[in-house]
Amino acid sequence: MKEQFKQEIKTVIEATQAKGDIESIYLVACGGSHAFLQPAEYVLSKETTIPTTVLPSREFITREPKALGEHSLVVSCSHSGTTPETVAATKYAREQGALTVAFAFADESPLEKEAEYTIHYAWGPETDASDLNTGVLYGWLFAYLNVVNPSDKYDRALKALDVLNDVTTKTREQYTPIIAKWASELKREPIVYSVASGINAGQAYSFAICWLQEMQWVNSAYIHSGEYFHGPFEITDFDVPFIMCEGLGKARAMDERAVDFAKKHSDKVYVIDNKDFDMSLIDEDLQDYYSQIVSGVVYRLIAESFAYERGHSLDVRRYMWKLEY
Ligand SMILES: O=P(O)(O)OC[C@H]1O[C@](O)(CO)[C@@H](O)[C@@H]1O
Repeated sequence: MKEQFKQEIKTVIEATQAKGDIESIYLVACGGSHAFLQPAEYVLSKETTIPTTVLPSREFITREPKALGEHSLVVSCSHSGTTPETVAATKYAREQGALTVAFAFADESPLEKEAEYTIHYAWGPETDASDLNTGVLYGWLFAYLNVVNPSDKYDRALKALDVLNDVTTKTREQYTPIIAKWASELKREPIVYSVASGINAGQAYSFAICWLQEMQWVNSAYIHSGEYFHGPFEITDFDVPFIMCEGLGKARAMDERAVDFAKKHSDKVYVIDNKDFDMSLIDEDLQDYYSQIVSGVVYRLIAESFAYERGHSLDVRRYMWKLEY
C-alpha cells in the first residue's frame, strides 16, 4: 500500500484513540460507495460489540440516530468527494460531535473539507489491489480492530493486503473466459437478478443498482439469499436469469439453499461460487472477509463483458451529472 494511504490511516487511528470510547459507528455513503462500506459493517459487527449501522447518506440525516454524538465514529465515502448527500451527512455528523472520517478518491473535495480526516485511495486498471478502495478500507478496518481488541488475527489480515493483488489478478485471468460466455448468453435479457448474502451482499447490491441499472440500463434487483424465499422466489421461472453468489462464511448455507431452489426452476442460473477462488495465499480464517473483494473482481468482469456484448459503454448516463435531482 502506498505510504500516503498508510500515513492517513495511522493519523485516523491516532485520532480515534485520542477520542476515547467509541460507542457507535455509522457508515454512510450513496450508491456504489454505500455498497463499498457494507462489508465493513459485516466485519465490525462480527468482531466488536460496538453497534454499527450502514446507511444511505440522506437517510442518515433524516433518521437523526439518537446514539449519534461525541462517542460516535462516522465513516463516509464518496469516490468523487462531491455527492451532496454524503457531504451533508458528514457535516451533520461533525456538528453532532462525532469523529468524522471520509474515504475518497478525489483530492481536496467538498467531502474532504467537511470531514475531520480523509483517507484517500487510488483508482484505475493498473492500480495494485491494496491501493484500491477496498484494499485501503481493509487497511483502516483491521488497523482499527487491532486497537479495539489487539490480536494476531488483525496483524495477519493486514499482511494479507500484500498478496491481494496476486489473488485478484489470478481471479481475473481465471474468470475472463467464463464471464465472456455468461455475458454473451445474457446480453439480450431484459432483466437479470442479483442474489447474495453475508459479506457479498454489498457487491451483489452494487452489481444490480450500479453496474446493471445505472451503467447498462438493464432492469435488475438485488435479492438477499435468505429473503429470496420470502417473496422473490415467486418470480422464478425457466427463463428468468439469476446471477447468484455463494460465499465462504456461515452465510454460505443460506446462499446454497437459494441456488439449489433457483436451479430447479430456472435454466438461467449463473453462480459465482467463492469456493472456486484460489485464496490459498490468504489464511483460512480470513478468507470469508477477503472473498468479497475477489467476488467484486468477477462482478466487474461481468459488467465489462456486458458493456462489450451490448455495445453500451459503462460511462454513458442519461441523468447522472446531467440533471438536477
Ligand atoms: O461515490 P460518489 O462519488 O459519492 O458517487 C456516488 C455515485 O456513484 C455511483 O456509486 C456510481 O456511479 C452511483 O451509484 C452514485 O450515485
